[in-house]
Formats: sequence, structure tokens, C-alpha cells
Amino acid sequence: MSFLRLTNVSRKYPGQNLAAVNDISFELQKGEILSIVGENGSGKTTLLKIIGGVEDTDGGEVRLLGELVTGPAYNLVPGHAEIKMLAQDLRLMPKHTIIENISYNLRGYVQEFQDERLEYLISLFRLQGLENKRPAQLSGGQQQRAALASALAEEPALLLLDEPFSSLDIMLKDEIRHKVIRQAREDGDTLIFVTHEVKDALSLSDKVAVMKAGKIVQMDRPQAVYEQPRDEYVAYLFGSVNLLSANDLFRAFPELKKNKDLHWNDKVCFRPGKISICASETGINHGLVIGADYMGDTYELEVEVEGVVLKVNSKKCYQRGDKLGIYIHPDDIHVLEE
Ligand SMILES: Nc1ncnc2c1ncn2[C@@H]1O[C@H](COP(=O)(O)OP(=O)(O)OP(=O)(O)O)[C@@H](O)[C@H]1O
Repeated sequence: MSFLRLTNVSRKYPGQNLAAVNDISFELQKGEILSIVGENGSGKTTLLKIIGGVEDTDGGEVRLLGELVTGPAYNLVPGHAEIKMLAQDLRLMPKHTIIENISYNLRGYVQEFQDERLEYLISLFRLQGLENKRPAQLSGGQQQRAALASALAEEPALLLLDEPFSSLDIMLKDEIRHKVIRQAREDGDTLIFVTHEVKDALSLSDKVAVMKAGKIVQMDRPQAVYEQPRDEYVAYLFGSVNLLSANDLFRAFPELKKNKDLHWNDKVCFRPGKISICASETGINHGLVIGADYMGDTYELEVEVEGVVLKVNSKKCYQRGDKLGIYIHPDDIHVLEE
């Protein structure tokens, strides 16, 4: 039996023409970490809320370990005992201190475990010195750290996080998100998180679900959504990409004609990092640098080859007008399905 199973789940809000979530089905196994990404309004939060039992569906069903998860229309207290959802709007108890907020979620455990877990969470989320303050006395980022600590306290069967790291300082963001996900992984927790940060989706999850207009357009391993996107939308969502017709591909790389059986108007794509640069004299294909953007660790070059402009990653700095040779391995060319 799968841990979580969604079957044909749909939700159309009153007054909306299009469904916010449209006929979604997927399964998740215990211990898997899934991220949900997609443009604004694509239905990510609605999907998460349905899974958490805090939003109703118009059709389809959600099952956790075979048991039906129902929405607020069927429950006096919305939500599911085994599922914890941390929404963008933080839910700390306003009249209680931070330590009381976290402890509340630990009340069912033996004292020794409570003390140990409390100390661990205070330190993990850098809440030392804030333990006895109330939420209103904390900044937005501190409140988010406290809410994360409180959500992680009780180790629910399924943890749902909606943009969990959005208001953290840039300095703490990396540290905390890696710690949270690493901890979830070590504990064997099952976790679904919505994020706008595609880097987080790629680096922290086992699977990525890409949403567009209420549908999941691709759900796959991070490497697959990045390197083998199903369509242009998925390709562009994950950053810089070369997207061109087979015709243009063969103009820039004529040697590929013997390896790749493509129709002239097939759409192909590959990331800028897949192109190798070699000395102009030795390179099979001669390119001219027409632009160079500094990206930190690398430069992203715009290189023109036989009238085709390609994005190319380079460790070395090139100037406009420089000549270089480029090469790509045939296996690194991905043909889009649509
Ligand atoms: N309570 C609501 N009532 C009516 N329409 C809603 C409600 N909540 C969301 N919607 C609409 O449903 C669609 C999906 O919204 P949702 O918040 O799920 O998308 P999202 O992908 O999470 O967006 P974002 O990235 O902006 O947070 C949008 O068109 C939104 O306007």
C-alpha cells in the first residue's frame, strides 16, 4: 500500500472559471521528500491544503495509509491528526511564549524526550534568548523559525510546508533549510514542500512536481525535470536553457546529424553547462562570443555559431568578439515531448 495516494483530485473555487487543482493523481512512499513548484496561481497551495485536509475537493480522494483524508466540510476541526501543515500564514498561539508554543506540540511525549527535543529545536532554529517572548515580540523571520520548530516538534507522519523558508534571512536560510530537510531525511519523515526557489526543489527533494494551471505537468527526479523537461514551461522554470529547433541544432552542430534522428521542427533543449569549450583551432564548431554575464562561480556566455545563438557556461572569462570552439555530446541533447 502506498503511504499517500491522490486519485483524480480536483478543486474549483466558487466564482472561478478554471479549477485551481485539476484531476491530479500521484503516489508517495514513506520517507520520500516531494517539492511542488510552478508559476503563481498554478494551484500549489490549494493542492497542499487538500492533502492536509484543510481544503475540500470537488472530486477525487486523498488517502494516507489507506485512510481517507477529508476536508473541513466533513470535520469539525479541519485537518488530520497524522498530518501537520505549516502554511505561509504562520500559526503560533499568540498568547503563549515561544517555548510554550513548541512544548504544546510535545505534550504527548515522556518528559525526557520533551526536554531533549525542545533543547534540540531551540538550538536548530537559533531561538536561544527568545524562548520566553510572545510571537508578536518577534520579527517575521524569527516567528517563522519558531513556527518551523513547533511544526517539527511532534514528528507527524506527513509534514506539509508551504514556502517554509521564505522570510528567513539569506544568512540563515541555507543553514536552516538544509538542517530541516536533512533532519527529516534522517528521521525517515515524509515531507511535501511548496517552494518558489527552484534550487531548493532540485537539491532538497527526491521528487519534484511541476504545476501549471491546476495540473501536474511533470513529476520526476530532480535530474529528470532539470535535464529532460517535458515541455518549454518546465525547461524555463528551472533556469537558463538552450531551446531550439532540430534545424538550428544541426546548423550549429552539423556533426550531430549522424547521431540524432530528428525531424527538422522537433524542439530540443540542453542546459548551458552541457556545452564544452575548446580552443578555437581545435573546436569542431567555431563560435563568436557576443555577450558574457558574470554569474559568480561561472560566466554565462552568449555564443553565435552559424547564426544560432547559444548560452554556454564557462569558468574562464571571455570578451565580446573572442572566438572559441564548442562541442556537445549527442546524449546531452533532449527532445521535448511537446
Ligand atoms: N480561497 C480562494 N477563493 C477563490 N479562489 C482562490 C482561493 N485560493 C486560491 N484561489 C485561486 O486558485 C488558483 C490557485 O491558487 P493557489 O494559491 O493554490 O496557487 P499557488 O500556485 O499556490 O500560487 P502562489 O505561487 O501565488 O502562492 C488561483 O487562481 C487563485 O486565485
